Amino acid sequence: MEKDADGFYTPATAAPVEDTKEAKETKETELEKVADKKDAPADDTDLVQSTFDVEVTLADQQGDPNSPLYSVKTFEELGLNPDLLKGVYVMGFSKPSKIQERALPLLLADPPQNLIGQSQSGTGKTAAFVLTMLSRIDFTKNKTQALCLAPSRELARQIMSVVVAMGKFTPVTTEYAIKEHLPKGASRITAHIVVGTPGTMTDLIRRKVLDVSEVKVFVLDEADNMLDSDGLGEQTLRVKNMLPRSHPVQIVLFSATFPDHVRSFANNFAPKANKIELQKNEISVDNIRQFYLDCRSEEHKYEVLVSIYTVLTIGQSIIFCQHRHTADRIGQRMTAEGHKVASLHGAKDASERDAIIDRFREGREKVLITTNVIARGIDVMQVNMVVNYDLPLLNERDNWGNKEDARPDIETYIHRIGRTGRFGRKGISVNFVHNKQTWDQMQEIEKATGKQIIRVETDSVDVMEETLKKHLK
Ligand SMILES: Nc1ncnc2c1ncn2[C@@H]1O[C@H](COP(=O)(O)OP(=O)(O)OP(=O)(O)O)[C@@H](O)[C@H]1O
Repeated sequence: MEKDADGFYTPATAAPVEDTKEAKETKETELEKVADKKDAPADDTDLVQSTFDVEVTLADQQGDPNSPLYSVKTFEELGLNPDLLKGVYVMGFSKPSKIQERALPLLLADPPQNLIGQSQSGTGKTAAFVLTMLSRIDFTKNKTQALCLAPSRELARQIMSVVVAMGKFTPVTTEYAIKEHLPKGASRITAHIVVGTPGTMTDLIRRKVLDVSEVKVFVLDEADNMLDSDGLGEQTLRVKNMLPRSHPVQIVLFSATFPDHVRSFANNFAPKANKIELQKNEISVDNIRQFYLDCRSEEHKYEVLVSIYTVLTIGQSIIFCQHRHTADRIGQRMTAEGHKVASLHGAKDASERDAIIDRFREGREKVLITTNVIARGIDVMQVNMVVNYDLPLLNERDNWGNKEDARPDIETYIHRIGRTGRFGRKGISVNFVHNKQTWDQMQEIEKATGKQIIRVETDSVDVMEETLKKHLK
């Protein structure tokens, strides 16, 4: 198995499964998390502790038929093999979520069928596709049988940690297809499951390091992004075109969003797929409260951000900027002024990126300043606040190639705010607006998502802090 998977479900410290009592297992897993964090600095204790409280509300939500976490079934009833059931319980999952309950029977049916699945951020899509991959592997063969693509190395590493944790009681072997991971000159991958990003995956298949002749399952996480021609569409299609034609390959697409312009492409990519889709008005979860801070200028945005630093560190927070240089600039400035923050974006070295996101997962960094690189999929339970320092924008260009007044990128907004409020937890998102253009953009986001964005006064730091804090607890 991979050694450098993030390790936040470290198999070595997992408690044995003795019975299936929900309460016991939930507690066991929380204890694992505590055990995993034993080396963390003392100020992390609150973060770990708070997950105990949250589990209580979780049980309530899983019993509410209107919640995306609700299910009438148990994992036993979903047709998983006993080794995978053990993996699921060791992770502390006592009941499936709605998407898991609905998707798993379709995904595990024989003969295999394609699936396009949509469900709000943080509702458990990863487990649905990871269990599918693990269920379809023939462990007697040392051949790659499942591929999974994600838009960033951070997300690929996170998915791998779920594969490793859920497959703990199976002999599964895994390998990454991400930049600067394989030792130079590595000539052959035979791991059952390969998780990575599309460019590196294409490269490994082309160079025949990765033999895909026995691949049976092909998963795209964040599928709308992976298929979008403005995004990673071309590279993803290349991978698909290299898959075997001698036997059917089950294609599984998941995302919280499927905007109209990628829908027909998704249907062609995964022909005759079963579909699980939400109503448009259910697209974001209700447990994330949204706010905006009315700033006077770019400089005022920075001052306001600094003035709410205490709120940013109550739990953990992610601050999204439109550009890498903004993330660097505000990161450096805040650090110089004595605040502890980390910044992460695509221009940093692979090893530095890994180290930063790992520190953030461990709670050693509480404030992460970043770009859209981690807008999707990243799952850090203690993140209770997302700041849109810059609103997400579509990079629209006019016929002459000049940038026009950019329109808001609604899908990215939904994914960004979904970094908080994971699996029913409480979270807040805060948008910074500073002129007519950003105000209009925010109005468009409010209209498109159908959820109110509440104004917070910026004249008084006390009022700002009090308002935000009230919704964090
Ligand atoms: N049945 C379950 N019971 C308890 N916790 C669960 C269950 N399923 C998933 N989780 C937890 O919920 C969190 C969110 O799950 P996951 O990351 O799969 O969400 P997602 O739907 O893929 O979100 P996104 O759209 O942001 O990628 C994870 O921490 C995961 O461990």
